[in-house]
Amino acid sequence: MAGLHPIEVFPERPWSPLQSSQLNQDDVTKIIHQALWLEVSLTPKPGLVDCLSNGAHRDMDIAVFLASIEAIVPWFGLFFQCGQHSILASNERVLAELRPIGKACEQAMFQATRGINCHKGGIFALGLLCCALGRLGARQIEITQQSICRQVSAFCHGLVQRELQANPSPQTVGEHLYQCYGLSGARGEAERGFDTVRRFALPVWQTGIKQHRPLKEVMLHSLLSLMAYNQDTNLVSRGGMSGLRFVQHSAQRLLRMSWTDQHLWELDRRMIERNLSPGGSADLLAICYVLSLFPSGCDVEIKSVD
Ligand SMILES: CC(C)(COP(=O)(O)OP(=O)(O)OC[C@H]1O[C@@H](n2cnc3c(N)ncnc32)[C@H](O[C@H]2O[C@H](COP(=O)(O)OP(=O)(O)OP(=O)(O)O)[C@@H](O)[C@H]2O)[C@@H]1O)[C@@H](O)C(=O)NCCC(=O)NCCS
Ligand SMILES: Nc1ncnc2[nH]cnc12
Repeated sequence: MAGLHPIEVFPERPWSPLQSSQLNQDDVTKIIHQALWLEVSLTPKPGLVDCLSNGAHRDMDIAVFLASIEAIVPWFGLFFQCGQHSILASNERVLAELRPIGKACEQAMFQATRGINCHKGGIFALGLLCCALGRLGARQIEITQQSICRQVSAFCHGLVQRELQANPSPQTVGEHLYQCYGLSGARGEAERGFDTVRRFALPVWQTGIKQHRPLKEVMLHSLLSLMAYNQDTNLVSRGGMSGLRFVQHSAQRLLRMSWTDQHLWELDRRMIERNLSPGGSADLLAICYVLSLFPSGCDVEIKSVD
C-alpha cells in the first residue's frame, strides 16, 4: 500500500479502555482494531508480514492484511454481544453459538482477501476473548487478565478432547498435526487460558512498560518470547518439528542477548529461506496486547451455570 512506512513511533502508552462496567461494543471493536493494526505494523517481525517484508509469504503483504482487518473487526462486536447475552447459558453452549459467527467472520476475511488466510487463528482466539469480555461484564465480574483467561478456558473446556483426540477423520492442518505430533495448536492454547501468553509474553510486556521502554521494543521482545516457547502449528506445517525447533532456539538465543533490529532482519532472512512463518505467535501477540490493557487481577473462580 503506497506510503506505508515502518511504524517507528508507537503510542507511548497503550490505549486503556473504560472501566469494565462501562466497556461497550464500540470499545471492543476499537481495541481489536488497534491490536491487529499494531501487530501487522510492528517491524521487523521475523518470518511474518510487516511494513517492509512479506516474511515467508508469497500470497500476502500488508495491504492484504489491512483489508482482512477492515473486514473482520466489526465481527468482534458480535462476539462481545454473544457474551453479553450468554449470562444464563452454559460455557459449552456459548462456544457452540460462537462457532457459526466465527465461521461467518472467516468468510468475510476470505472475501476481502480473495481467499487468503490472514487471521483464521486470530479470529478464533480474539473472538473467544471478546466473548469473555461480554460475559464477564454482564455478570458484573471484574474484568482482569486472570478472569478473561479463565473464562476463555471455561468456554473451551474439553475442546481438545472433542475435536482433536476423538477425531476419526482429521480435515484441517491443525487436526492433522495433532494426529502426527500431538500438537493442540490454537485450541489447546485457548483451552489452557492462553497460558503461553501469560507465562512468557505478559511478564516481559509488563516489565517493559514499567521501565517506560518504547511500545515497539516491548512488542518485539514479547513476540520473541512467544516464538521461543509457543508450539506454533504454522511452523510445523511449513517446516516440520525441525522448523519449530529452529525458530524456538533462534528466539531463545536472541532473548539471552541485547538484540537489535539487525538481528531480527537476519532471522527474518533465515526463516524466509526455510519458509517459516510463526503466524500463531503473531496472533498471540495481539492477544497479549489486549490483555495488557486490563489489570492482572487475582485468581477469580468463574462461577459457571453448567
Ligand atoms: C479452532 C480453529 C481456528 C482451528 O483451526 P485448525 O484446525 O487449522 O487448527 P490450528 O492449526 O491449531 O490453528 C489454526 C490457526 O491458529 C493459529 N495458531 C497456530 N498455532 C497456534 C498456537 N500454538 N497458539 C495460537 N494460535 C495458533 C495459526 O493462525 C495464524 O496463522 C495463519 C497465517 O499463517 P499461514 O502459514 O499463512 O497459514 P495458512 O494460510 O494456513 O498456510 P499457507 O497456505 O499460507 O501455507 C492465520 O490463520 C493466523 O491467524 C493457525 O493457522 C478452527 O477450527 C475454527 O474453529 N475456526 C472458526 C473460528 C471460530 O470458531 N471463531 C469464533 C470464536 S470460537
Ligand atoms: N503479521 C503476520 N504475518 C503472517 N501471519 C500472520 N498471522 C497473524 N499475523 C501475521
